[in-house]
Amino acid sequence: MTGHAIDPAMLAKAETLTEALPYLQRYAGKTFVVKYGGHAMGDAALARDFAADIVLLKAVGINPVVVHGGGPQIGAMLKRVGVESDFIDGLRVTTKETAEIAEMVLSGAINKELVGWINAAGGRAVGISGKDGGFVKAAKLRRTKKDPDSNIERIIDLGFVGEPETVDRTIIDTISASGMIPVIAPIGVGEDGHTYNINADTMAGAVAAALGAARLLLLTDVAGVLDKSGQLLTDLDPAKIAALQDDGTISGGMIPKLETCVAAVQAKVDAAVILDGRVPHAMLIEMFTNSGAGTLIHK
Ligand SMILES: Nc1ncnc2c1ncn2[C@@H]1O[C@H](COP(=O)(O)OP(=O)(O)O)[C@@H](O)[C@H]1O
Ligand SMILES: CC(=O)N[C@@H](CCC(=O)OP(=O)(O)O)C(=O)O
Repeated sequence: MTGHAIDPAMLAKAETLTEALPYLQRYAGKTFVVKYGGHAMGDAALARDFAADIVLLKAVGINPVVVHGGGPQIGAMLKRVGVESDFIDGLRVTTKETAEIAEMVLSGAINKELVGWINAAGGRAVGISGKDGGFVKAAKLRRTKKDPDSNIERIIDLGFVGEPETVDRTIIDTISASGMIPVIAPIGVGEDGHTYNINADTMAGAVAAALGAARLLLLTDVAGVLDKSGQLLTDLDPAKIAALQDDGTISGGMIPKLETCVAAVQAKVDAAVILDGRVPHAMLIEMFTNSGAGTLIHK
């Protein structure tokens, strides 16, 4: 007896699904915190793919929690209203006025746009910031930096830049348990009543730690962490990351990103991955195929 001729393209599709099976089984019921960076958000087709991937995760029994950035979009709005802003080691120096604009762009425009994309893809997204239900209590970020000439640690004042001090998971659990997808803007409120601008990677790491997430996925605009010659580093641990920081291989936005990954894996998060958000369906390739993508960070 001879078998039917099978279209190789159809067979490849079926093989992709069977390749995904062990991953689907491993991840069912687990929480994945996905940070969608402002740079990766620029392209509408990519945003649509991202939203569809998030809905797919929810549909196969994974619990996705989205945290978004919006640095370039805040920058564009500040420019429009004629407000200057600087970055120190990847963090925006934030005056009271900058914090107001950051909140407007993050909690208003971007959060609702992403909620809209996910809902259009068939999901039910609920947009919140750290202020909703008071779920993120922020504190002013205390940062010091060694002066290379004198070797003295100096205090860096970033203004209203916050770090999550406590994350109450109740509101996230309530949204997730009712079949909806939380979409979180990185804004928090302090005991002092001030609004704090929180780096989105830092926020995602704090949320992932509070939830004991299986994975923290950070989607950005590079292939992953690159070495000095531009080659992708596929596997890092805290010791290797400290060395990359000391020899200046990582700079700018990659600094808070990797600090977040280290803090997350040292908390209860199994692993963190830095992924190229410019690649369509990067998340699915990383999670459900044998190839993986980007840089994996583990303990
Ligand atoms: N070693 C490195 N490997 C990759 N990217 C790096 C490295 N060092 C610095 N970067 C910078 O970090 C950027 C990613 O951080 P960021 O701009 O904050 O992205 P996002 O908006 O996605 O959070 C890259 O575009 C790159 O310019
Ligand atoms: C303190 C700080 O730097 N906050 C960030 C918040 C947005 C962000 O982190 O967005 P991306 O992930 O797109 O970079 C900012 O003001 O740009």
